[in-house]
Amino acid sequence: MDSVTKRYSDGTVAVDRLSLDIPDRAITVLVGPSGCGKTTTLRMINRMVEPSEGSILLDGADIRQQPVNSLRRSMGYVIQNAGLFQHRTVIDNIITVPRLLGWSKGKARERAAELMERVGLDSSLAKRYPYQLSGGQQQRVGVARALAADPPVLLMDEPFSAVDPVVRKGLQDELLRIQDELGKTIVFVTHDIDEAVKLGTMVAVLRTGGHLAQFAPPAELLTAPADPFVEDFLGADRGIRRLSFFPSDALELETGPIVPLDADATRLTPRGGAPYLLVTDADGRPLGWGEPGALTAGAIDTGRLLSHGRPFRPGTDSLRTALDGAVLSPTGWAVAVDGEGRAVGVVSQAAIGEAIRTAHSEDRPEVTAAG
Ligand SMILES: Nc1ncnc2c1ncn2[C@@H]1O[C@H](COP(=O)(O)OP(=O)(O)OP(=O)(O)O)[C@@H](O)[C@H]1O
Repeated sequence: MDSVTKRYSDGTVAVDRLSLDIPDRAITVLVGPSGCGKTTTLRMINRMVEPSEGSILLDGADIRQQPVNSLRRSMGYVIQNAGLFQHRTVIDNIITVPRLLGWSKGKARERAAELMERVGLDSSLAKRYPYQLSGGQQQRVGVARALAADPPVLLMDEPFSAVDPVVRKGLQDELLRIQDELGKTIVFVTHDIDEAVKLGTMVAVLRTGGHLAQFAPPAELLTAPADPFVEDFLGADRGIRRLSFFPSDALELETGPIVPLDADATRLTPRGGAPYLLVTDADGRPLGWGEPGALTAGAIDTGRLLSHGRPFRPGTDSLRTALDGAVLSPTGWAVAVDGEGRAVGVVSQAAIGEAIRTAHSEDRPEVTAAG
């Protein structure tokens, strides 16, 4: 988008000289308060709204040079409440664009079945009408419909705003998974900064009047907000939320304090720096923490163990998850597990704090360079 302005006929300037370089095959999120011009920006990309000034280039060519119908067919469009055709079944909604493109009914239906599976919809729902679906299911149909003709670009306008937080998280995770597989160029509008930070490869924060306040990857946004507006919009806990972008695999884990349920007396002594021992079952899965002096050799009473809290997976989970595990643990130590849930080590709050300091100091030059 090159210096794009939209002035509506009543004089409202919805978007003001917006320039954005939207990366290919990544998710770019437009976020900002109500009325800041997010929807207007999105709709200019598929020419539902025409810019007053400036130009929008797709792969280097001005989108005004393409017939509007073919432009729109190259861009899937998903909106809040899914916007499904109420008088059409799920499957007929999904095959709308392929049929417009002249696909045979058989081929289009085959594609619809494949997409239903991809977006997590049971095939038994194919013949239902939208009113017979939950809000979350309707959104999934909306996503499947938008993907039906395999467009390179996907425009999504607050697609998950109308569903409850649990369903919303599921839809977000699903979108990230689908994006991993398909690698679309997605422009996603939301007013929810947490959603923006979770989904965006790049995040554009807009302020009222359609001005770009900052355009950056989420970690950079959290580290170095461009001005007080962005900082305020990011909200509280910025430092903690930023830890989500640091991996936990550099944490030094201790294995000494891990003991099996049938441990003999020689094992039931304090080990490493931990004042407690982590007791595991026969498969090595954590059962809880116990004080060395209070455990009976060969017959540990699991009913007397302290909760081990929520474990984290090094390499998969972030420092934020590890810290959360330590903060929630009554011993102040977090438990690391492998993919099968077996304990692979324990780490103290203090060691996690040290890792956070190291990560911050290693990160600092890059942040400074990025401005
Ligand atoms: N057709 C129109 N005519 C005049 N003004 C309009 C029109 N459409 C939108 N606007 C105005 O343009 C500004 C930006 O609107 P837009 O819908 O793009 O914002 P938004 O950031 O998507 O808002 P929300 O988060 O509330 O959906 C608002 O002030 C809005 O009132």
